[in-house]
Amino acid sequence: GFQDLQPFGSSPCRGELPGLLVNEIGGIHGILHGHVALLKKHFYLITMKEFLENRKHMSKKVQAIYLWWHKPIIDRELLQSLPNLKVIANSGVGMDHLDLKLVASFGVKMANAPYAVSSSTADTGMALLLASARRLVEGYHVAISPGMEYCEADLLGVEVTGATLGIIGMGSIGYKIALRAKAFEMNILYHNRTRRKEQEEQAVGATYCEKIDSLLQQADFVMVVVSLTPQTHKLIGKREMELMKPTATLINISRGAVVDQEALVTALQTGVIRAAALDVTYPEPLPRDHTLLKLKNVIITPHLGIKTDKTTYMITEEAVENILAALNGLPIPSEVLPS
Ligand SMILES: O=C(O)C(=O)CO
Repeated sequence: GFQDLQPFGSSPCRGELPGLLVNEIGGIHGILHGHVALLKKHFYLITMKEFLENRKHMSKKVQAIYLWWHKPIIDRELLQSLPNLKVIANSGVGMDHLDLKLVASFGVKMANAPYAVSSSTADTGMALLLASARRLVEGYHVAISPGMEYCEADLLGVEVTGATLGIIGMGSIGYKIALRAKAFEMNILYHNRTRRKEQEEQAVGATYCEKIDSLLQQADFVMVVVSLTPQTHKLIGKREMELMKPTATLINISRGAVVDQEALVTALQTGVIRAAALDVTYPEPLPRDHTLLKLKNVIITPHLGIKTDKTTYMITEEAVENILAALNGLPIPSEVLPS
């Protein structure tokens, strides 16, 4: 379009582009510099700092918000101060940090980014599964300990090939995990609110378990991939861990609060389950003295599920697509409705 013909990004009619509020550019909670050109092509970017410095002028300009790592925080006060806000796009799939009903009550649409995140998050799930099965982190510590004889290191792991994987939550990420697990010759069970089509099940060789309990009893690896909602809060608690095999490993790449963390600590300390690999905890980060950080049979990563250069860029592309659809009154490809 017309914007593409403008040399060097900042076009003369920049002010006429719809205003997009972002927390900041760069920094811990800021959108990445590499994404700015794409955003500026379609929007007039307003950072929270600029907004707060010139609230009266800026508040009318904002038509959309792009949330990056849950920032800016969306509360009633912010929503009330943005009369022209139409849509909030989230830089990820999980929407548990947003009060969906509150946002919807302002007539503001919401979107997430399920397509962009699915491959890299599935990769993270498999990476944690493999690392835990084969004790890679413990092995790394042996390798960097001076003078440690390799044969003295007791690093017998568990076999992945032929093992049973239970996937809880068969959305776009869960399905990509199944695809990957198939290549590792795993037996795949899954539980989901709605059963997948038969062809989809067959394509990855996955068997549906209507009851989570039967999945838990059979699986050697349990991978948690559901979104956090009131229904999934502490879905995996003491009872569920006790149903699991003592040789089983729990992998969580969804949200920390889907697993009862106190129960998990006990289960890991008392051999109720073999090990856990967690990309998510509560809180994040865990306090330095948290027991989970001291157990040998736990791997923890700092919520890096989506963190690749390609995926983060695709997230911004998906957000742009969703926002433009909303501003043009078209169906929003990844609209999220309050339940
Ligand atoms: O996509 C998500 O929900 C993530 O956790 C990444 O931020």
